[in-house]
Amino acid sequence: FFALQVKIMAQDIQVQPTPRQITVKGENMATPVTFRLEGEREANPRAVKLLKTFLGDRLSSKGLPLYLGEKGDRAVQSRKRQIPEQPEGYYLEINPKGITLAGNDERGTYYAVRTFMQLFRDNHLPQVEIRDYPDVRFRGVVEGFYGTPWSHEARLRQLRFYGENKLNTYIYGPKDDPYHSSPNWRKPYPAKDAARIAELVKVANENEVDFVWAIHPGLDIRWETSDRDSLMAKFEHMYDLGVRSFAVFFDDISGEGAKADRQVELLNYVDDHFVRVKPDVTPLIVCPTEYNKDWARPESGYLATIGTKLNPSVEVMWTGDRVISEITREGVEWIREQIKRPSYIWWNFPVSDYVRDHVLLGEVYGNGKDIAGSISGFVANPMEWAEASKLAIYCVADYTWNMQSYDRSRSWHRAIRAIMPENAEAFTVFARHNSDLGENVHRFRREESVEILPVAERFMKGYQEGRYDERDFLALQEEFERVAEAADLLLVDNENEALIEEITPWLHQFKILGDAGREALVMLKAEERGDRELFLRKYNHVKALRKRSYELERQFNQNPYQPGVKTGTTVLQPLVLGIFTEATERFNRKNGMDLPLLADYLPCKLTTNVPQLEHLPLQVYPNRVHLTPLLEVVKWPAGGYLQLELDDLYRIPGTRMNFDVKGDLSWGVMEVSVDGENWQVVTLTRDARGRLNGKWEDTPVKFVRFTNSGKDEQQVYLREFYVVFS
Ligand SMILES: CNC(=O)C[C@@H]1[C@H](O)[C@H](O)[C@@H](CO)N1CCCc1ccc(F)cc1
Repeated sequence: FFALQVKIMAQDIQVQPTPRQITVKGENMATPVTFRLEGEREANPRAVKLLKTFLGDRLSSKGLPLYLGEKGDRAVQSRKRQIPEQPEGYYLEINPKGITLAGNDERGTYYAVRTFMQLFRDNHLPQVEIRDYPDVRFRGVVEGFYGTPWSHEARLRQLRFYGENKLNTYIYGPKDDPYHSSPNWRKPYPAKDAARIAELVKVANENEVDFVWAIHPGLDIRWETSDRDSLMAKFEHMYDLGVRSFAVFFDDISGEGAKADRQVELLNYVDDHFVRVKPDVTPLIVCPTEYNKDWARPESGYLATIGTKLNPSVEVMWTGDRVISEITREGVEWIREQIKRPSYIWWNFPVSDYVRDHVLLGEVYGNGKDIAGSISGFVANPMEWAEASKLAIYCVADYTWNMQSYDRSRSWHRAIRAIMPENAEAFTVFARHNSDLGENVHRFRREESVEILPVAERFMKGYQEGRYDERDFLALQEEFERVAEAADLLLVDNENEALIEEITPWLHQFKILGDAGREALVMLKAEERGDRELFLRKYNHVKALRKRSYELERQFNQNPYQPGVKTGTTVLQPLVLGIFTEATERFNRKNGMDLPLLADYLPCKLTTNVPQLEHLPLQVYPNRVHLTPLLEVVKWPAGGYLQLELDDLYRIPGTRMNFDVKGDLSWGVMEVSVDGENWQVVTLTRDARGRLNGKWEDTPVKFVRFTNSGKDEQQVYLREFYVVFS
């Protein structure tokens, strides 16, 4: 019985991330009023500071002894053999005779304090022994996305969050910071930015987080000593600001900068003459140009060069089998062979810079629990929404510390309670329906609205067949009510104002979705009862809600890639549209009416023989169709074409393409057609920014296409491509 009781008690001990081994040694004990701290002179000063701040006036020379220190320190000498020898491991013991918080190294001691703080209760302490250490050596976040870099305040909040959750790495590498990438990677930061970086380093140290500063020189680096010296000088500048961890990113580049042997020569030079000569700099990290298996070209010998020629101490990053992918045992073992070392995972989730109208608040799942042996690090690339990214980051902290015990749902629920303790219920409703990405160029998808999906499917099927279960109807009604409530509760929540500020556009959209869902269900019942007046009232209300939703789309989160605000796109939005459409069609038939259905705006079909453009989502507006820009180099083969087919004949007052190509564009031809057979060439003019503008004022057309009529493959950046019609 005692063993069972011990087991039960061990489970209800809540420590984040989940410790490796907890042994309950007896009944809970009354929390001592005061503690006598032993070992503060030798122990990790950050751990001492954290503990003393936490205990405050409960410290006294007469209290229960609390022994703090690292393996070898006098204060924890008696427990030396109990301390795990893994990096960042710690031993924690609480019993009526005293408390021991002993780290295998300085960070381990700090983590022992963090765990102690979570065990601490005002009226009791558990009698436990904990032995704990992390599965993955380097754990954390790489701020490596395209789009608005995080603010300074957001970064400070992130670093404290990492300290609380035992994450030890933050890599600074925002793609759109001009001093991280081109054109100013060679230049020192202006004074104000430099001071901010210095402050981030200080706060990172306090939270036992390595602040890694990354440089992205590949877009315009020249393989000469002048640029090598520029890079060394910049690293020296960052070192003077307190940075002790460095990275070089060679991702998303082509041409000269992408050459493996040149990259390796530079990296080894930096490793030999900077990283390894300075006493306190951690191993260099590189993000290779071939950073995923999909792009690895064995014939290029790129990865082989990295594997055989790059100093073994340099960490090599990897996003998995694809740009955006789940990390598997097979995948990490494959890359380990290629680069002759464990890979340092750069996990492209919850990054949303290729689906910017979505927020990704779902569970963290799909990564193997058996990969720890083949990786040296695991950092998540987050959304530009820093606070909203904490949901996934919290789960990554859980997963990377203790993979075997990771439980995706338990972790996600704890993350929500950690981030929104007061409105956890409302935030859970919101997060459940804002987790999938929708159609996207990487074809990476996530589950969404999992609980309500079977009810929605069963109900719609029943409704269409003329017989649905009233309990399903009521369950959907309840769900839409919860959606509307959650939106309003969160809009006025003030426990995490930075988070609410980030997601407010999505909360407004969510409220509209909840209201539209409830009203569509009322329409359904009104149509069944033949209540014309009520039906028409609700029809108009839903139409108004859809229009408001569309206006929100045009007002918030405008960016050149995926402008707008999408919510519940995978289950709830289609459900509302389905109910509305079916009820309106029945109403039209019974009453000889022709109320328009809310079909989405002009459908436009894209066909292409350019592989990278095949699944390109379109942004369709009432009078324009945009191609989703691509952040990467597009290889446009000779004869490669891209064709748009409109749903009717339209005049084309304007088309614009921006391929970011400095050279000549004579290979490109724009044509229009009425029938897809006979084509007329559109004259293209180039404006000052190198963008191609075409206009076709003549007869209305149905097809527009752009072809590489040259004889060579062209490498372009699809920055902008849209067609205006009227
Ligand atoms: C490890 N480095 C990267 O992951 C680079 C980039 C940025 O970090 C970005 O945040 C992320 C996801 O969009 N990556 C995809 C880059 C674009 C891209 C899109 C389509 C492609 F086919 C190729 C690249």
